[in-house]
Amino acid sequence: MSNQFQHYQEIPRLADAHPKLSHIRYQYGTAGFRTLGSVLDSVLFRVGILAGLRSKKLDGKTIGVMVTASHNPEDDNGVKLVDPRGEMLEASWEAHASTLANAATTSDLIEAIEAIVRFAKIDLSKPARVVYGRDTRPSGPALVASLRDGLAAIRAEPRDAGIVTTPILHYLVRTINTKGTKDTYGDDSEEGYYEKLSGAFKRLVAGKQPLPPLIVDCANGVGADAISKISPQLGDSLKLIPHNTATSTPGALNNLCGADYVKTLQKLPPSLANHLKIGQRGCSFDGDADRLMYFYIDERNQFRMLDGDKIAALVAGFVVDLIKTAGLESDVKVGVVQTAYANGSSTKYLAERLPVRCVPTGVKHLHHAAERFDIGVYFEANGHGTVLFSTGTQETLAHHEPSTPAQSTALNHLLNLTQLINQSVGDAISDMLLVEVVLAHRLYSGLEWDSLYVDLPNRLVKVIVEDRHAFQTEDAERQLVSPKGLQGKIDDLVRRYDGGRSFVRPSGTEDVVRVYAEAAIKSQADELAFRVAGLVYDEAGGDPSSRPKEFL
Ligand SMILES: CC(=O)N[C@H]1[C@@H](OP(=O)(O)O)O[C@H](CO)[C@@H](O)[C@@H]1O
Ligand SMILES: [Mg+2]
Repeated sequence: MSNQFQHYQEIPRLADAHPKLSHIRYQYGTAGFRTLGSVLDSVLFRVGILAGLRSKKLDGKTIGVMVTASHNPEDDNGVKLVDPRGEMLEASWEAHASTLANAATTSDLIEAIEAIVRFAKIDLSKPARVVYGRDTRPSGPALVASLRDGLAAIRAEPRDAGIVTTPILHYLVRTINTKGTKDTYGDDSEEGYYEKLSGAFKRLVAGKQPLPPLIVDCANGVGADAISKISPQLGDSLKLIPHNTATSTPGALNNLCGADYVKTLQKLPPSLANHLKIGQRGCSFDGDADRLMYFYIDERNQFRMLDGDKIAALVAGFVVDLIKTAGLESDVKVGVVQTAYANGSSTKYLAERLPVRCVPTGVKHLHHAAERFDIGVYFEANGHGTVLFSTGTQETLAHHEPSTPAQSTALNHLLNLTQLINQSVGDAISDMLLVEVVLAHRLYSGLEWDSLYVDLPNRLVKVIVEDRHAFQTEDAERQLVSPKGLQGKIDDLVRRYDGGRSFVRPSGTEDVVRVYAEAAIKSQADELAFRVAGLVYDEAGGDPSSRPKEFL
């Protein structure tokens, strides 16, 4: 090691204790590193080093590390870095993460570290601080131990947040870094988070008729823990009935429950079947509690899903009305950000009322686009999203002088919303409380909320292809530019379906190509999806003998 590394003599010994598995190539993708928990030991050690370097680069600001694989099966695990404002790791550092993770030997790793230090002009004498947390997966403790070795090797000061939801880890990063400044975001503790959210919630629903109890499917994950901690603070203002709280039952995590199950299968988790009564609201979190799906059972005993698009419509409408009532319509512009997966009906409903932007899949794209609005509402259809208030808007709200009692009330509600909403990342608990606030103000049950617009039937299909990178898109992933000619064939098909829309893109998190289709009736949406899937399969040179039989 070169001279400047004289204080980091432990790196080689500790790196030797966490050797890289030679046959695996790791990639820091949309969701950080994510794969089987059993092959992540070396990755966690190296992420510890990278987090330390990132903190040094940013003058000792605290960096976050979250160990989770979200809605994935229990055997998977993963790790993501969180930047100082509680946002996702800056894109240019994703490549550094992949480089470190793939260094074959200890000496390659040291060379890679030295290269990053040179390239990013990192002053190694700066301090490094890292806060880390994990979800409830059984592989978590060992992976955290490897992470701690990485932090020790780079001499970063560690802070253990324990078992927390992903959004709480983001909250901690932001509160630690803004402590004692004018941008202070709250108390830098888990209790501070629960107090901030429950306090804002209680102020927002004060004087409103309490809503009937809400069933919460915790996906047998860390959300169960969070619900048990926030419930007492909410008291009578909102009664929560937690289900799927078996965080230590092997194999239970995300199994037949949770937000991804509900969205993907458009079904009620079987474990709730005898609990959700007609008309009653329920919601599902994913394994790390950053996604939220709502649902209810209608009069005909049918399951009705209220997904991220419905949440966006509900919340955006409420915020727009408050801005108008507060007399701020000309000062504060509200906008919505979606991806191509947003239901066409939701886009139509929203676009008739306010500006709507479509961006590529992945929270970082939505988040950045939402930052461009004074108030940006973003949700992925799968239930990940939040509302961002720009700094200017927060100042406008703080200084606005209302001229009527109605204006004053609306202004107060807006100020409380800035406290209730997690502005660094999508947050199932914060979003759930936000939805409950709107329902209480609007006097809506699930049915009235659902009636804002009628979802177009849709279908999502995965196609396994030899090389998904051969599929390239433009126009926020709505058009294929490669393979050449395929988009034209898709367009020809789509034209034959009433209300038809379909697009094809490579997944950023799985080795598949995804096909989405919607149409005016369900059988047509399915047919369109399977026809396009067939086109994609054949175009990509799929073996005719193993062509899935549902593909048309
Ligand atoms: C259709 C779909 O739901 N895609 C998901 C999924 O991305 P893919 O790139 O489609 O694999 O995982 C992402 C990370 O969790 C999430 O942001 C996104 O919405
Ligand atoms: Mg998640």
